[in-house]
Amino acid sequence: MKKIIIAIDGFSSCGKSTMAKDLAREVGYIYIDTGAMYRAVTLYCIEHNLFNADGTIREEELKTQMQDIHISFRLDAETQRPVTYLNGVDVENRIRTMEVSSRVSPVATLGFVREALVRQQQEMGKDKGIVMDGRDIGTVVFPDAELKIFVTASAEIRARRRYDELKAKGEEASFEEILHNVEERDRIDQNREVSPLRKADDAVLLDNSNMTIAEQKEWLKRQFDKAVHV
Ligand SMILES: Nc1ncnc2c1ncn2[C@@H]1O[C@H](COP(=O)(O)OP(=O)(O)O)[C@@H](O)[C@H]1O
Ligand SMILES: Nc1ccn([C@@H]2O[C@H](COP(=O)(O)OP(=O)(O)O)[C@@H](O)[C@H]2O)c(=O)n1
Repeated sequence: MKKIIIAIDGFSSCGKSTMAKDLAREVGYIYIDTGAMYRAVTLYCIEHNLFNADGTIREEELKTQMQDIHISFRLDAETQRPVTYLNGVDVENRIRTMEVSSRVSPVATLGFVREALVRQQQEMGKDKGIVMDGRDIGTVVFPDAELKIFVTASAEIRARRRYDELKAKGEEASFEEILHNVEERDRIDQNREVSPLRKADDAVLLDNSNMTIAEQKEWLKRQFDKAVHV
């Protein structure tokens, strides 16, 4: 069967990576979480004092240090889930904290950061057989992807899902703080100059506000089957 590229974009915390990971596992494709890459750069900035006290980024310093930032993914042998590595260190849990969530979207507005990460993402998908999720996959990274999905759900539902996830991990965060973060990231992501978040004209829209994880998984598998059989 021919191998294709599947681009899954959409708003924050709506279930993109959940459905992308499930599909990749089921059909034997590589899964790449591009949000994890922007989060890893953000963690690097936090750990290397590249944020000023007012939250702005020391752009020139980050620019010269981009060549020292190496991001990779390895499958966890036990869970078979991908784990994000930053310069050889497992940062999977640290990139999911509220601190990183609250700083990542400004980092993702920087053209030189996007250029470096998009180049790596295109390289990762050059042999196809890949499911990639993010904000600009169907519009910029792989504009010729054979299957493009754009996912959304109401902001309250997305914040509730993220709240439940963080609570299960034992991280303290209020629902209001998470809702604010989700809305703020959507605002920055949609309004940035470079590669703003938008639905590609040829993407299939999925509002999963009232869908279970199992239902959206089946829906995506049907889209995949259709795309590979044309
Ligand atoms: N349809 C759904 N119903 C309820 N919870 C969901 C659904 N899809 C995903 N989730 C949960 O919502 C949270 C955010 O999902 P995730 O896949 O990380 O979103 P994204 O990649 O879009 O940020 C996770 O805890 C996930 O388990
Ligand atoms: N392809 C991408 C992926 C993420 N991002 C940025 O990275 C942030 C974190 O992405 P993410 O996918 O981990 O976000 P969640 O929806 O999982 O919380 C987003 O809010 C965007 O600012 C981006 O600009 N382009």
